[in-house]
Amino acid sequence: MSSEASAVWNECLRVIEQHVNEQSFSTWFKPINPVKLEGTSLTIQVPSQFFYEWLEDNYVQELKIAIKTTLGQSGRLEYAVVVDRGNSSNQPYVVSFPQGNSGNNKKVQANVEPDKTPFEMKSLNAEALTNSNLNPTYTFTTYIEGDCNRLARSAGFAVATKPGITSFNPLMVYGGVGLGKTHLVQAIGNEIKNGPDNKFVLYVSSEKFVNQFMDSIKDGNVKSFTNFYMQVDVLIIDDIQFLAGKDRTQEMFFHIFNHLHQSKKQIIMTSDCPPRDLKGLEERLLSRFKWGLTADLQMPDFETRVAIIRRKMESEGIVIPDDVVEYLAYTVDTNVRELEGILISLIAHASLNRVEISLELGKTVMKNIIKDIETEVGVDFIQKTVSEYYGIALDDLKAKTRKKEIVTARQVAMYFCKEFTNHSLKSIGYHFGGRDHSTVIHAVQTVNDIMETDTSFRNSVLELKKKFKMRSY
Ligand SMILES: Nc1ncnc2c1ncn2[C@@H]1O[C@H](COP(=O)(O)OP(=O)(O)OP(=O)(O)O)[C@@H](O)[C@H]1O
Repeated sequence: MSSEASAVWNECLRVIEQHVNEQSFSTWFKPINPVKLEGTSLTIQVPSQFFYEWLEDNYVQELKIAIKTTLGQSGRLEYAVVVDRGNSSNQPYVVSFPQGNSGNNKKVQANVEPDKTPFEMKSLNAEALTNSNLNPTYTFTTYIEGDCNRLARSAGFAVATKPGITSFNPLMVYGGVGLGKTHLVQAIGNEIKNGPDNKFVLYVSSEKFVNQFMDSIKDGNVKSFTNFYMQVDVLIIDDIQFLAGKDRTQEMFFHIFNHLHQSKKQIIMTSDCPPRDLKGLEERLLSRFKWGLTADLQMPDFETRVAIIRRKMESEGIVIPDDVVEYLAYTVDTNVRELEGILISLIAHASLNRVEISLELGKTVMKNIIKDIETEVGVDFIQKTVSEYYGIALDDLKAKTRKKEIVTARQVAMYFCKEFTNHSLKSIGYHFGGRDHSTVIHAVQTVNDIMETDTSFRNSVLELKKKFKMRSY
């Protein structure tokens, strides 16, 4: 970083500070690094593509004023974006591109790192980056590990280390929408591709595979289609359920599969359900899918969701208060894509409205996004949460059952109703199968007593308490 560039940028910051609020200033301007000054052209480095787009969409005027005030009318600004390749062994590299509206319109290629190939923003898509169709940001480093994905991830890692020669061939990863199947299988692909053996890794969606096959029939070059696929060392085929009912493509895939498998080439597949539930796929294909390893992905638990959010923030170069991160992780328990989407909406909302990212804002954004979200802790919510937590039926919680584990769960639920709702003791008792207020007093007392002597019980109550607290902010 040149000292001239620093001095100019510091001056710009002084101007910008007068035009934006404190939170926006620290979120969007502090992370910027001045890189170089050439004449009246200042190059600044921003942490991510997203960050760049945000500045251009929301702070063009502020940047323009700052640069013209500091460098005069001919002053111009260029950006360099650090592309996060998600792999600690690869240094981030810098892509430069001309500014949008914040300076004048003359196109200039900033040459921040001459040894790296600069490319235009528009070409930042997976296909343009690599012949393997792999997205370089999908790596093991960026893939957060948790109980939800441990088996699949470690099998994937084993495959990446010895493609084709472990017993995990084929490797089939399945799971619901947006749970990280594509990310994981591409991480395997990237690991192999960046390894020493110069393997030909190919990622293809099943949809694309079908279309390519159809085109090859139309164009009379099925042979070259087949030959091409038979040459790969590692074939990653996403969303295999898409082949259902497409008999000719399945037939072709069957031959390619056999050839690759016999040649000890690695095959990796994803699907939205386990092989046994794949309808419309030929039996002989399904039986081959079972030769290797089938591993599922589940929805990440709370801690893993927090780690995923933090990782995403890091890659976007954005800081969000801890309570907001926890709130998001608690409330969004559908899938990871949705979690990421809500995070981005939150950042967008804060930026567009020039307000701080706070818990209050988080709740507003969530309310708009998820219609049926329950933001208050009521008796129903407590009963549902406690019964799920202890794995007992909701009806039992409200019934007269005297089984010990049910009694304890019921007492815990009453304890929380007393703590988090405005219901009277009588009303709480009423919601638990018409018990009277003394039963509720006894429940609260019992929970307090057991918590003092039984650590694991205490921990479970505290864990539940955290859930309710997040909702009742
Ligand atoms: N364990 C994880 N760590 C980090 N990011 C994750 C993780 N799991 C999912 N993601 C992120 O969530 C988003 C959705 O993941 P991905 O596209 O891989 O899901 P998918 O299961 O392939 O979805 P679909 O069913 O729609 O094909 C991606 O941005 C991905 O990076």
